[in-house]
Amino acid sequence: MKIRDILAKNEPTLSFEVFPPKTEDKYESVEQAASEIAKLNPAFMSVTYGAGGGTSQYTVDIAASLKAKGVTPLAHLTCVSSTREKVHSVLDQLKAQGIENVLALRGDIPKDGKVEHDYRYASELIAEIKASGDFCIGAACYPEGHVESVNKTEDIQHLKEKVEAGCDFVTTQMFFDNNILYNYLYRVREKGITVPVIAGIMPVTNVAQIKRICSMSGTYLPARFKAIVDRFGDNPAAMKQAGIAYATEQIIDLIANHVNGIHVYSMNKPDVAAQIKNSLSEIIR
Ligand SMILES: NC(=O)C1=CN([C@@H]2O[C@H](COP(=O)(O)OP(=O)(O)OC[C@H]3O[C@@H](n4cnc5c(N)ncnc54)[C@H](O)[C@@H]3O)[C@@H](O)[C@H]2O)C=CC1
Ligand SMILES: Nc1nc(=O)c2c([nH]1)NC[C@@H]1CN(c3ccc(C(=O)N[C@@H](CCC(=O)O)C(=O)O)cc3)CN21
Repeated sequence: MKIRDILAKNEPTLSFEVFPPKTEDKYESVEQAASEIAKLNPAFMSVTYGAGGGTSQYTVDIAASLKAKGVTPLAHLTCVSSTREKVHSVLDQLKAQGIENVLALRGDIPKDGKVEHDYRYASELIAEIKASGDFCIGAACYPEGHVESVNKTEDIQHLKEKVEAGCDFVTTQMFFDNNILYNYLYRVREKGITVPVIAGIMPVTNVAQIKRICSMSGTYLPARFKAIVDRFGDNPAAMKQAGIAYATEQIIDLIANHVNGIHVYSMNKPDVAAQIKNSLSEIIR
């Protein structure tokens, strides 16, 4: 099923993200985690794309196995480290597996700085996917502005280019203060961007993760969140419980404010996904 058709129902939806293994020996355990999460019957599940594209086969394989389990897959595809030939080979594989949804990303610049030069921005990839078949295309957006962009106004202009290139919906970078999303939505709509915006929520379950997220994206941490980390950061079980509760509260507030699409960065953790799902059993059906 195409995600745009799922979102068009305008009802609250819960979806989860998994990341593929980096090496073959981890494939079974990732597939197992993904199928546990699939049992929660999410609206769809996204599968990230390994930096550099060396593990693109795993993205396609995990997405195909989710589809076989009856869950709508969303396969990520990044272009900064890819040649045009590689992109088309992945698109052909997705088509062959009947995978209809692609999250078109530029992708993180690899640590060694090695990039290909066929694509510079996600908008270029979106236009090409659009011309290559009947895909439903998603893209990323940044409520706090993307780390590399000059300011939020320019970042929203670039989002508009992605929508004009043909993307059907966007998912947000994680955020820990819902007011940031509400302000962003106001600005995005004011610029005439009308596609559904799915809120990306990261249940933070350990301190190492917070550091990584902040260095990845410079995400603002509200005082309320910092207090939790200060108090529970050195108690892994308590930190996990508090992180799940924080994410769940964020989701309830979002739905109360009519943000219907909720995407959880569940990081291959079925127990985290299940706790969130169960706490929302009367809120998201
Ligand atoms: N895997 C995921 O779900 C997510 C991944 N990301 C990561 O965030 C990073 C950015 O990816 P995308 O958002 O797809 O990239 P993008 O191509 O939309 O934007 C990348 C940067 O380039 C700027 N930009 C875009 N078009 C431009 C133009 N024509 N001229 C000048 N600057 C321009 C943007 O403002 C931004 O700072 C990647 O590292 C991506 O993997 C972010 C959110 C979600
Ligand atoms: N810049 C950026 N790149 C992404 O790939 C990305 C985002 N932002 N934001 C939205 C989601 C969240 N993603 C994430 C978030 C955290 C990790 C992370 O902490 N990775 C660890 C491994 C964690 C584990 O094994 O449990 C790492 O060391 O790579 C990875 C992807 C993928 N997406």
